[in-house]
Order: sequence, then structure tokens, then C-alpha cells
Amino acid sequence: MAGFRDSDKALFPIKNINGILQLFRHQLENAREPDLALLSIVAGIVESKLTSRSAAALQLCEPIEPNSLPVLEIHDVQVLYEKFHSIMKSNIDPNKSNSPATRDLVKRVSDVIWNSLTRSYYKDKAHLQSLYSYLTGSKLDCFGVAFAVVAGCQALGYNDVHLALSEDHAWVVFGEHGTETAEVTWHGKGNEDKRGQEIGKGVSSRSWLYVNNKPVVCTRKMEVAALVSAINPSLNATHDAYEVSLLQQELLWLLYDLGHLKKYPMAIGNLGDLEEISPKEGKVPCKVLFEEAIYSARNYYNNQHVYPYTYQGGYFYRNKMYKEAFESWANASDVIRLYNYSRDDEEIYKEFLEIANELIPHIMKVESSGFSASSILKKPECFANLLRFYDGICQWEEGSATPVLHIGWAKPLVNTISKFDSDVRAQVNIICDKLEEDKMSKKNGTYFNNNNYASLNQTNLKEKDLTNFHPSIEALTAACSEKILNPEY
Ligand SMILES: CC1(C)CN=C(N2CCN(c3ncnc4sc(CC(F)F)cc34)CC2)S1
Repeated sequence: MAGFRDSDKALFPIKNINGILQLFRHQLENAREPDLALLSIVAGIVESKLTSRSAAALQLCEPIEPNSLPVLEIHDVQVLYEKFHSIMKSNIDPNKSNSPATRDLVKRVSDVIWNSLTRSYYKDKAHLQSLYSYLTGSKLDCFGVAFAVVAGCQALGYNDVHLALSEDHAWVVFGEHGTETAEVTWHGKGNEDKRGQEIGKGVSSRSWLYVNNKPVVCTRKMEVAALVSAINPSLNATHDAYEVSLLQQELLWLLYDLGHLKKYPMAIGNLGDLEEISPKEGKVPCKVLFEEAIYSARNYYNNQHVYPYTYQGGYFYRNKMYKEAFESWANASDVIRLYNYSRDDEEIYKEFLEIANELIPHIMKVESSGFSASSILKKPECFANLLRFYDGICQWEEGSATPVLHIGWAKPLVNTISKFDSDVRAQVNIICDKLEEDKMSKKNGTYFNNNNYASLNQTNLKEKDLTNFHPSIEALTAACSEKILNPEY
């Protein structure tokens, strides 16, 4: 059993970030499993005190000395900790027989959380992810409900209930072999919640939202990584509370050094984003962290996750490494191409839309103003990666009930492709032999992640060679060459 131990209590009152670190380290390094309720309440109190309006006002008038926190008294924590335990135990009998959870139990814990939430509130607001928010404001976001269910099950003595995470949803696994699954929270706007049901085997299982049944299935320590990843330092739309960011970064390094981020690509990516902003002495650089996140997704999740590539692509883009960004985004597109787009996939749709219609056009604009020989417009591998990027989105649409592309995509697409001269395009040799093409197809449902775009220093790209691309790419490329050949076209 977890629990608020005397050795934890000895660390209070906590006056600075180091004190929080000690509490998390103590919870993570001791034999018994870390207490999710305790750590979520502590993280939530600190986040709330440092990002609330009063905190912002305070910052403006008298900046408190660096790394200091408002003093965290044990009483503040204990009251909330006991409240959470009593909510759980007054509704559900603790697991005296130490048996695995049942679907009915999981559903009842989810109902206790669900029915105690405020009737209606803005679900996407910041700072609604922790048990502090639940216990003091009766508000939780989608992730927060799933986390609270797992923390509730732990409080009741069900240590087989664990958090399962996709890139935009969360649910639980449970049972003797940890193979039972259950929805415990809602997803998106206006969708009926499916709480209590097992994770879809139907069409929804082909949507990105369920990552082809390759979710991050957490251990208790990875659940601590999830609550740390969910710490939100934002003070307002434009500023972050420095101390909260620093605390999150230090806690992620603690978890990284203890090896608990190995199978958690998004947490590694979050650490990479924080490191890019303020690198910590003696640590692996953010560029390596983004590579490690990709390695983790390839190694443990059969390369079915998109975000590791968009973390890396975003890094390259911000650092004007545009050729590398195109490669990352093309790799992201190679992941999405084998999914069917469903209406639950809005988040990743928005991600690809921003890359295609904002980021790439911006790169084209700044690159076409200069005429340097090193310009990406002279590099066939850039053209090839852009085609791979667009082709992946086209293939994502193929076989999907919901269309992906619309006219808004075409203009930036044609604009981008037509920036490459025919002599550069001619150096791209696309080889998709029949067998390979079948492998890459969705029809047989398997996924061979070998790169079908052979070496680029071949000559003679004939229009007919493009026939292996999605028809719209072929049409657009033909249109481009038309345009380039006959400027008045
Ligand atoms: C490359 C990006 C656009 C940058 N941030 C990204 N994030 C993706 C989502 N983030 C996450 N970071 C750690 N764990 C999780 S679990 C989850 C799904 C939710 F429903 F539980 C989301 C998420 C953090 C931020 S992707």
C-alpha cells in the first residue's frame, strides 16, 4: 500500500523546489509504490499558488527570491489527502482481499469522480488536471478524470488498475493480467462518453486516437511521469510561471535519470521542449532527447505514434533547420498514412494542417527570398520529403469515412511544390515496386516501415514515375511542371 508515510511528513514544511524534489524522489525510490494522490495534490497546490491571479500580481510588485515557493505546510496536504480517501472509501469498499479489480469496480470509481464534478464548466481551461483541482474546485479535464480514477483505485487498494495513454486520450487497464481495458473519461466535444466500455475493437481502433492499440501502459512510476508532464506552468496566454517550469523540468530529469521515461515518448518530448528553452548543465541536449523519444516510439510502440516526429520537427523549425524539419514531418506523415481519419482525430488533423498550411509556406517564403546555392529549393531530398509528407496525408484520407483534404490544402501545396525547379525535381527518383506498394497499402493492415523513397541522386524523373503517388499528388505535380513549362498556365 502507498500512503502518507512519516518519512514523507518529515520533509514538511516545504519551502523550495528542492523540497518538492526530495518528496518525489523519496516516493519514487522507496520499495512501496508512489502515492499518486499525495503527489498530485502537492503538484497541484504548488502549481495553483504560483499561477493564480494573486501570484501574478505578487510577481509584478515584489519578485520573490528565485526557486522559492510559498511555504507548503503538511496540514494543507493532509486535509485534501484525507478528503480524497474519504470520498473513495465512503462510496466503495476498500480491497481487503487484495484481488484484481473488476469492470464494475472501475466503473463505480469513475462514477464517483464523474458525479462529483461541477455540472458545467469550461473543460479545456488550464490547471484542471490535478487532484488539487478536483478536491478544491470539483473540476477536472479529460486526462484529470482518468488520472483521478487510477489514484482512486490505488487509494482503495487495487494496484492492478493502471493508466493507458494515447496521444490524445486516456483510459485504464486492469485485471489479473492487466489486459482488460475500460473507458473512464470523455473525449473531445459533443461526443457521448463511453465510460465502462472496453477500448474499441471496431472502426475506432483504426483511428489515430487509439494509436492502433499501442498505447503507453503506465507503471505507477510512469503515472507519476504523467502527472508531472501534466503540470501546466502557464500564467496566462503569453507567460509561464518560471518556478513551475523549473520544477517540471527538474521532476522530469529525476524521472528520466531513474529510467521511468524510457517507454514514454511524449514525456521525453516535453523534457526536450523545456531543455530547448533553458538547457540544464551536464544533461543530454534537447536534440538528443527528441531522437530518444522517436527511438522509444519505434522500439516500444511499433512506430505508431506521430508526436515524437512533430516534437523533433518543431525543434528543427524553430532553429531554422528546414531540411531536417521536412524529414521529421515526412516521417510523421509515414505514421499517419496507415490510419483511417475519424472525427475523433481532430487534434492530429490540426497538427498536420498547421505544418502544411502555416509552417511549410513560411519556410518557402523565407527561403525563396534568398538565392543561396545552399537553399533548400536546390535540394532534391527536400522535394522528396515534401512529397512524402503530402502523400502520407493523402493516403491517410484513403479509405477513411471522413475526408481530410479540401481546397484550403491545395493552394499552399501547389505553391510549395512549384517552388522547386524542374532540374531539382528531376533528381528525385521514386521507386514503389508493386510488392512494396502492396506492403505499404492499408488493405492488408500490416505496416512495413521501410522507406520507399530510394536514393535521390538518380536522374530523369518522368511524370509517369509519379503514378505510384496518390492521384492528387500526381495531378498537382503535373500541374506544377505545366506551370513551370508554360508560365502563363
Ligand atoms: C509536438 C507537440 C505538439 C508538442 N506537445 C505535445 N503534447 C502532446 C500531449 N502531451 C502529453 N504529454 C504527456 N503525456 C500525455 S498523455 C496525453 C493524452 C491525454 F489525453 F492523456 C497527452 C500527453 C504533451 C504535449 S505534442
